[in-house]
Amino acid sequence: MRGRSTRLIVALDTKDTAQAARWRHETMGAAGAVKLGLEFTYARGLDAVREAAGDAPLFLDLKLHDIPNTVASAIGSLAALRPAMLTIHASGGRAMIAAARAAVDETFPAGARPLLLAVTVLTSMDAEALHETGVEGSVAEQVVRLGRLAVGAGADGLICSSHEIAPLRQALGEKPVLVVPGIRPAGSAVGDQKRVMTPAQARAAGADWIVVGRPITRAPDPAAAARAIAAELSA
Ligand SMILES: O=c1ccn([C@@H]2O[C@H](COP(=O)(O)O)[C@@H](O)[C@H]2O)c(=O)[nH]1
Repeated sequence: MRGRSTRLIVALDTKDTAQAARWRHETMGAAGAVKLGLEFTYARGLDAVREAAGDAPLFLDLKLHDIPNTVASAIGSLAALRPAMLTIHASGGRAMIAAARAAVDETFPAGARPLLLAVTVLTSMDAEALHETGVEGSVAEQVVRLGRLAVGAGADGLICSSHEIAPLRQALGEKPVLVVPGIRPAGSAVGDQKRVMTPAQARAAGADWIVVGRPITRAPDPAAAARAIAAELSA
């Protein structure tokens, strides 16, 4: 295990601003950041994102994927949200990632720049799903290929599953921030995720952050579920 701590991001996946704020209130402390993404943002809009996140560090997971000019312009519209992290898709290609990098640097003052994170292969995809998109080779090979491209074009870090942390570290070293969804505490429902590990396994693999949604937000007591995961990360 690397000498870095693994912190928890809670995914506030809901369309309801009050519910999102309640989950944030219940879980911050155990968690180091909250995630708001497509479900909430399409339902409530950008103004509500800041309201739901409150004072918590915001992982804004909009997974931008479009031509470079459009992605750069979209990032320019996010200044007021003061995100700590934001996401693009690595498969958008080098020019798109570089345009996103430039837009982050222009939009946000030094010291308040969000980490630019590139999604490699969604954690809901297994080898068969990846091959259906026309990609040959293993999931890990594709994650490393996209990871190299994204970091080379200016991304600060990557979204990957716990299974690809070791090959990514071997290829890219310790600097890129690795943010890892597809986390399932032992005994919890896997749902649509395919490449999963427990919080303790993700920590042992060397994740910088884990992203956990339904195992917390659908638990009878979200605060207790978040505390249990935080305890697993620091055990
Ligand atoms: O590859 C990815 C990229 C993003 N996510 C997001 O993480 C959370 C996971 O939620 P769970 O309920 O714990 O499955 C969700 O908001 C996704 O949009 C991901 O799962 N995989």
